[in-house]
Amino acid sequence: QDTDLPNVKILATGGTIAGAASSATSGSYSAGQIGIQTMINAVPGIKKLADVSGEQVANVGSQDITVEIWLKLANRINELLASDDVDGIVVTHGTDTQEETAYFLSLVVKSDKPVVTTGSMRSSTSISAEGPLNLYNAVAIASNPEAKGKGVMVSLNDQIHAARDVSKMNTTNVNSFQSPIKGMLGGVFYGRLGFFREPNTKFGNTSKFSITGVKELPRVDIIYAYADMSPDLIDMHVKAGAKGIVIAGVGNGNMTDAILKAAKKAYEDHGVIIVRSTRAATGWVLRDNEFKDADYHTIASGDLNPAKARILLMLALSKGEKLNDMQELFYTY
Ligand SMILES: NC(=O)C[C@H](N)C(=O)O
Repeated sequence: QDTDLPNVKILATGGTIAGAASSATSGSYSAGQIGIQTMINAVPGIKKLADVSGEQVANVGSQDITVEIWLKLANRINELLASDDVDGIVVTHGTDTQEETAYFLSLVVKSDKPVVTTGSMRSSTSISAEGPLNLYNAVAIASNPEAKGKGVMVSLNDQIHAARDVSKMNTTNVNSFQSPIKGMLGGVFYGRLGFFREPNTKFGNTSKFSITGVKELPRVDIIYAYADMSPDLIDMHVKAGAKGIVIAGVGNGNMTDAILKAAKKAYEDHGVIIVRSTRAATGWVLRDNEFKDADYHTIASGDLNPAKARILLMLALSKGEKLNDMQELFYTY
């Protein structure tokens, strides 16, 4: 232990960064195979950046991340960051749902110490595996005082992104993570880093959401919109127990007239809140675009993609937020 170095805890959850294959040149592999200590040992120089230690929270492909794992992870981070002995946190995570976990954490972690999620697109046994450098950079960010107060960050491929803004934009490229609307927060190059802008939504200590005592979250489903979609889809989700529904709408959060009418009915008859997001890769969904949202009790997601809008809606419903306050939430969180 080097007491002069910052103290960084690495919480591992699995993903391709912990994945392994029988061949270094095959795209087939299994995610979540190797443990955190093996991952740390594979990063040259990591111990010069910080006093690092690892903890295994889960070991799954991030397609299998659950609300239960989110709560466990967030509670552990809050516990660790409350201690003077921990200066920053790195979370290793699969890339498929990394933006969801990062956004969830950004809303419920009650500290301004740095929290950085990272992962990789190539498994640990792949030729040119990029996981070790991503982990090295993530530890460098988490131990840098400049990274304080930036909310939860996502770092892969030499870039630093704000949890709210980032999306996985490509299925296989190492340059998959991008913040298409607002751009990246900063850059990192072999551990040297700089920030270009501030994050501009609420998170951490200014967030009104907390998971203290929370054991589960209300069910919120996502419905993908398309031409001539079946008008009974909303009903099916309401009957299955959804308390909120996010529509991955066409264009600027649009959907067929029949779905819109079903949405209105779902709120009036069952109190189910409907949020309009978009299936388009990027862009705002604004209120009152091609119709008046108030006429159908719908909420516009702003620049939150469907998966992130679902997380905000789950937390808002869990806190008992009412329809009237929802639009403000979606524009500010
Ligand atoms: N690149 C990856 O990490 C993909 C993997 N399916 C995961 O999300 O765990």
